[in-house]
Amino acid sequence: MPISTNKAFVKDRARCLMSINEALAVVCPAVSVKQAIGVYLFQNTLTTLGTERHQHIIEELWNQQALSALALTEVAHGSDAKNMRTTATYDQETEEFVINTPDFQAAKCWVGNLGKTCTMVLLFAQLYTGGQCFGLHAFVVPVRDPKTLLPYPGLIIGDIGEKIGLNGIDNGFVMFQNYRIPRQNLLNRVADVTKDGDYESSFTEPGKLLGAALENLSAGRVGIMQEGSNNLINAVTIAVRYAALRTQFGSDNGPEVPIIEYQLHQWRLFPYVSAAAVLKIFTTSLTDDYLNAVEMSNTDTAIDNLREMISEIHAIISATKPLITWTCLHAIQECREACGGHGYLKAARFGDLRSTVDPCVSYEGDNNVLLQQTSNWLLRQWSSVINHNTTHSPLKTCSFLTNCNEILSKRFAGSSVRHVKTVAFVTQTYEWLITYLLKNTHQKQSELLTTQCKFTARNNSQVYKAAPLSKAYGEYVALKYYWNHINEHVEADLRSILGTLGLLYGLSCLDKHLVYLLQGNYGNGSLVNYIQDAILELCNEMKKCAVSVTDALAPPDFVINSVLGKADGKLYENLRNELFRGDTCVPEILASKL
Ligand SMILES: Cc1cc2nc3c(=O)[nH]c(=O)nc-3n(C[C@H](O)[C@H](O)[C@H](O)COP(=O)(O)OP(=O)(O)OC[C@H]3O[C@@H](n4cnc5c(N)ncnc54)[C@H](O)[C@@H]3O)c2cc1C
Repeated sequence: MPISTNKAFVKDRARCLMSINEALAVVCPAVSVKQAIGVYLFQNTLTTLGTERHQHIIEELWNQQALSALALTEVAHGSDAKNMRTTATYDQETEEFVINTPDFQAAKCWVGNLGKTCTMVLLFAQLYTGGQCFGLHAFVVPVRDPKTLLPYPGLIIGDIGEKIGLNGIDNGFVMFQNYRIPRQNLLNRVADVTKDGDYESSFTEPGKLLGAALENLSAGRVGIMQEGSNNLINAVTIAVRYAALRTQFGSDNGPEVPIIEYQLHQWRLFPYVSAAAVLKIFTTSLTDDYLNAVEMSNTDTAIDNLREMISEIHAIISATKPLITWTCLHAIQECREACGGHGYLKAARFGDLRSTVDPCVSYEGDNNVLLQQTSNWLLRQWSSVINHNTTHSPLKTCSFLTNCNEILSKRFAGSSVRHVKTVAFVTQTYEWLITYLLKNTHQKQSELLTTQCKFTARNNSQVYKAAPLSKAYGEYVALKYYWNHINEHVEADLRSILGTLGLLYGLSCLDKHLVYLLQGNYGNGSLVNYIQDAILELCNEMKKCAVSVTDALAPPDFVINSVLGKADGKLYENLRNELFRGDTCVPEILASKL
């Protein structure tokens, strides 16, 4: 296992750890989460926010002498990290930080691994020195004796109890009472406190420091996106295999029809199959860009646009972590229903998948809150376009905005379904939609700002404006990466089916935004008809290859682990074996009465 902290290996190490975590997550999610927060996240944070004086802890983690946890959330504050109330006050006499939890509402909670097992936590607390508060900072805090796993005096630690799922993780809470740690336990790469209690930071604004600290969570979000796209593949594989084998009804005295033949069933499942292909390829490509940015930020030479690139990647992840986790969660429910009653069997796997994916929409950044970070970034790009006719988009995910006037003047001019079944149509329509929603969001906020403060104006321009804007941007970016990948890396004979999948995904997503296309006069009722007809045509085209597509995406049976989704096609034989594995004997007491 690579533990080197050499800067040259940052990208390779991160990729290696991500791959291990990704593989583990589809087989045993709780173990993967335990390892991710117990080792990887901590190591990542120590490498990026800590300095040489913290590197020995990484050795301890890899030598299994320590297990860590990340303690950010408090009972009364989660998304609103700035208002967290745990304090770390510098004591110049002893050269220590004294940690305190003012009351129960400030107890750190939901902390994975803390309930029973971790020996140290990465604690986020408000740093005080010389009577002044310098905002949230990260500290390494030993909490348990590694030999006995008993908590140290000065701590109240507990397990938060049974959860809806992921009970393999011991999520815990902790309260600190004048708990002392050495000054050196502050992660001091960007800010430090000297022996004499002077605060020194390379950031002038405390908000930026918090941003740098929390930016480390991006790795976790990318991990969630990888897990989400894999779980989406698992769900659609089970439902498509089942749909191909399950028959219900038939015309008059004709043979029974496999449910995959029903248009309604195709329309329920195939857009999720296409989402699985698009989002898997997107996540893999984005991970490359993310790791390149991580590597660049770890080199000593100045790199043009690096800060802008990191901001853009943050905006992309803030839109697409919600996109993937919500798509996955909704797909699991649809796939469960698509397998009827048998889908409700535990052995069908949908229950486990659902309870694993469910918290992903809340942790590592609540989805609705993350979307606001994307729209804030897009609004900054809009200001830049208005004032300087430029964008800060090195990855070119919104560089089209510099043509905003031309884009907004465009109207759909097609006259048949054929005209919407093209990559150009989907791309141009998304560019119009994003520009339209961005302009509207900016306008709405400007109007509100005449009577409301910035905070209120932002809050009152989310629904129908900023939130759909971020969602549309996330879908557009995912498709952009997908099509780039197909054009650059895929052999010609595969392009046809991948093209169909991309179009079906794009049009199915646009289907949900039709109201804005009509509202902004981009098209009329005919456009709606063309998009709907195109989706049905593409579903019909996909019918003949849906099983092959899911076979190509699917992991081995032991990973999918579903009685309904085995690759051998022996649905009823497998189901019979599963049912007969249970207690099938008639109890003696009943047998005598039969
Ligand atoms: C299984 C699991 C494991 C976890 N592990 C950890 C861990 O290891 N360490 C850790 O520190 N934390 C952990 N958490 C906590 C997690 O990070 C938080 O739940 C998450 O950050 C959201 O915060 P919250 O629960 O306080 O929700 P809140 O921030 O209170 O949000 C509640 C609701 O209000 C909405 N909302 C909030 N602000 C706004 C706004 N401005 N506008 C509109 N709507 C808004 C949100 O969208 C959300 O729906 C874990 C949580 C779970 C479920």
